[in-house]
Amino acid sequence: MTGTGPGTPTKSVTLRLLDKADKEIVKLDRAIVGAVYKFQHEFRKNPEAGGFDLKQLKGHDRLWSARVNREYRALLLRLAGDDWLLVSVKHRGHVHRNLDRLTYGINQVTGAIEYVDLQVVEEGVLRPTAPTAQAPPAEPSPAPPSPSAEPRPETEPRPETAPQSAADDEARLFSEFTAEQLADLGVAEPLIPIVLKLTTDDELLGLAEYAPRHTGEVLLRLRDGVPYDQVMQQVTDPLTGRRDDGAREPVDTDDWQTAVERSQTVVITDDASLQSIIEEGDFGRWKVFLHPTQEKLVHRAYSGPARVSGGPGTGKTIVALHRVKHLVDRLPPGHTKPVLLTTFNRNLAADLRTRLMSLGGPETLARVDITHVDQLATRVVSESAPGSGKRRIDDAQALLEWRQLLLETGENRWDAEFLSDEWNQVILGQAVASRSEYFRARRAGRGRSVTRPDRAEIWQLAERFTQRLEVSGLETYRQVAERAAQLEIARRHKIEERRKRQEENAGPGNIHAESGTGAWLRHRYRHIVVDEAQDLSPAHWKMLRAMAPQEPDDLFLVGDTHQRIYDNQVTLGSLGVHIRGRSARLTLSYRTTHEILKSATHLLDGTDYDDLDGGTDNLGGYRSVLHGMRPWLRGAESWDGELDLVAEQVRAWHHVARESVAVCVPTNDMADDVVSRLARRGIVATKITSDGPKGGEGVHVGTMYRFKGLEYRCMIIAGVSEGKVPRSSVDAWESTDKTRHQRELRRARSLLFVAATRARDALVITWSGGPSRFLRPLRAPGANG
Ligand SMILES: Nc1ncnc2c1ncn2[C@@H]1O[C@H](COP(=O)(O)OP(=O)(O)OP(=O)(O)O)[C@@H](O)[C@H]1O
Repeated sequence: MTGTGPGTPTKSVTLRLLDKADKEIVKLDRAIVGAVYKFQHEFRKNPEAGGFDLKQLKGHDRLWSARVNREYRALLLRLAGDDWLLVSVKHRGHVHRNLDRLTYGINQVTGAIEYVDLQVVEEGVLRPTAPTAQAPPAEPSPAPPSPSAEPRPETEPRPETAPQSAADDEARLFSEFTAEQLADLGVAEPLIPIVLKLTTDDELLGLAEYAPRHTGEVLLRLRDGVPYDQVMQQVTDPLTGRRDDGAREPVDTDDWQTAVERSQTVVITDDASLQSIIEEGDFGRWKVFLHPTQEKLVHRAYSGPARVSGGPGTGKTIVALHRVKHLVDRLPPGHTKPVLLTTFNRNLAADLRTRLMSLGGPETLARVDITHVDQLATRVVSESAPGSGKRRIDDAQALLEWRQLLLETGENRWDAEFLSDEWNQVILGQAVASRSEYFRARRAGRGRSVTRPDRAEIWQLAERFTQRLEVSGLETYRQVAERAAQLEIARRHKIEERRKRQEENAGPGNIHAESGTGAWLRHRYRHIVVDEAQDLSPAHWKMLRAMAPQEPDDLFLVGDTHQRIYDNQVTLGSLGVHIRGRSARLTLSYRTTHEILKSATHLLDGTDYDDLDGGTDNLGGYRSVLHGMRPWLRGAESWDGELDLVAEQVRAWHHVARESVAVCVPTNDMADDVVSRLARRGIVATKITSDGPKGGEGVHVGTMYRFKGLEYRCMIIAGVSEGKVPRSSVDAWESTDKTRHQRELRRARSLLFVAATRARDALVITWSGGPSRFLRPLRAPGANG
């Protein structure tokens, strides 16, 4: 030991925290949690201080106990000299009893440091944790089909030995796997005998709560009926290195130093990170414990633009935030903001700011420009032409302007939706500036075909439309984005020219290096990180691409095309954003329970989705380790009756903080109805506006669009009736424009999918009259199992 005696500070002491240790700590009494916080602060200063009474546990070469207060002791693994790992905090009466139950080591497959208190796990198995939200007023639902009852694919290995009797076998959840097979998946070895004895899902959930995270993930996946090979491929392989010949990198189970460096389940504690865990519980964990797959994406060096996709709740935003912090930590000192963090709309940008502040503090925030993408475009345009004084309008308002124009001109060959789309996607989308350019413009994927004379008519209407906006002092956000893109592209050209000139002038023997002119001209940002990438338009991408130099780590995008709710289909490659070879996918949901995920995925009903780059994406491997109640589906005779159902359900969730409960509906009027019905029942509710929840108090109520990026413990999606979801007008496209019809249906599905995946613990879906056709797959017998 390097210490010099009580009270004397030792050389740098590292105190780390093992993932899951916090789970035990936060369950202790608040006063003890406070004492742990103080303990770690003091311990880092000097572990040798007399008050800690640091003692090695009998029979354990690395395990030590230290005094937290009179009653409690911290258990610490000594990794090396003054490198300590906090693994548990226990009542002193429980520390020294039955010491054999404490096991620790380096997992021979994953290389992670693992600590298991067999007694805690066994108690967890006997007293499983209950789902956090109360069940909705019960409608009997069929028992979940046992995954093991389903036939398994051929590829799955069969157990080599059949333990126990046939009757026992049937009852045991993992009877078809051998201990070797489980160990090969990286299941913590000391737990395998217990795992092989588990007979109920509740026992399994109890075990998963305290077992090393990877063990829980593997077991729940197997229990879901995922074939062995797939679990190996999706859950274990990403954590193990592979040599060129395909064999696994061997793990040296005695090399603790390497294990510490490799192990993402171990973090260095500082006051801030421990405090965020202690004070925010599970809500604060994301700041401290990244999943190994998340961690890799955050810290990887990319040779160009990179993209992370993944289903809802898989931590894409968390990865984006950590990535921003990682990039900032690597910046040379300065006062500028070379990192841009952007997203689709204002309230999402506000949320990113709050979360980044909480992750990185003011020092990180000081180097990052956080703004939503239309605001950024507006800024660029205003810089180039200050004081234009135009009012900006969105797609919905632009559509109203088109309707008005058609009404005034008496034009009825084209409908407003078609013209608005043509203007957005083709004319603005391809920066078409003249009639002749429009004659040559590509219209692939636009569905309805148009002849040359049609194009002449449309162009004329488009010109009248722009004049109309001009005269009314209006400008659409799409126009602004397109103009901003052109301005930024022009700026990039100037930067490139200047650089070329400088290089020529700086040639050997040339002393006339350029000075002064245009020295102000630089790329706006060095790094750009984009959240909700699926909803950005081609113009946004062109603008962003031009804003950063084409260098390593320039663009980092996260998004999920299954959640696209604005009509912005893009092929990034064609816009100069080349992500090929730098794409990754997250598959583990931290937000939603397995049961809700399954239903939400059914809502998409096998529809195809793109990968932002001309290929396809899917939710293969998308999973959750959280379990809870199945979503509850319920119909009423009328909207009035449905409002009663909603109020009843909200009341039944009285034990959940009101702000953690939300009601989502298809239209604004319906949102108003819900707010007033809840008010009549004495329940405070607040509407979510474009700036987020107004006032923030009470149950949050809003239209589906407003729920993007949010999350709640309990959610009701009301009004999921045929005619409302999708809107009945959508089917009008079926006969006139099939492509458009498909697009609209896909968008409506995505909207419902986004809403359903905001729920963390409980989801209720209601309708009146007939249920939406999108609910069909959920209502099929056994669909939610
Ligand atoms: N490593 C982690 N540890 C603990 N919690 C996590 C972790 N990663 C994500 N979470 C939690 O999961 C939830 C979802 O994360 P996040 O919002 O980043 O997901 P997302 O993929 O961006 O979701 P969506 O696409 O639905 O907006 C959040 O509550 C977040 O705190």
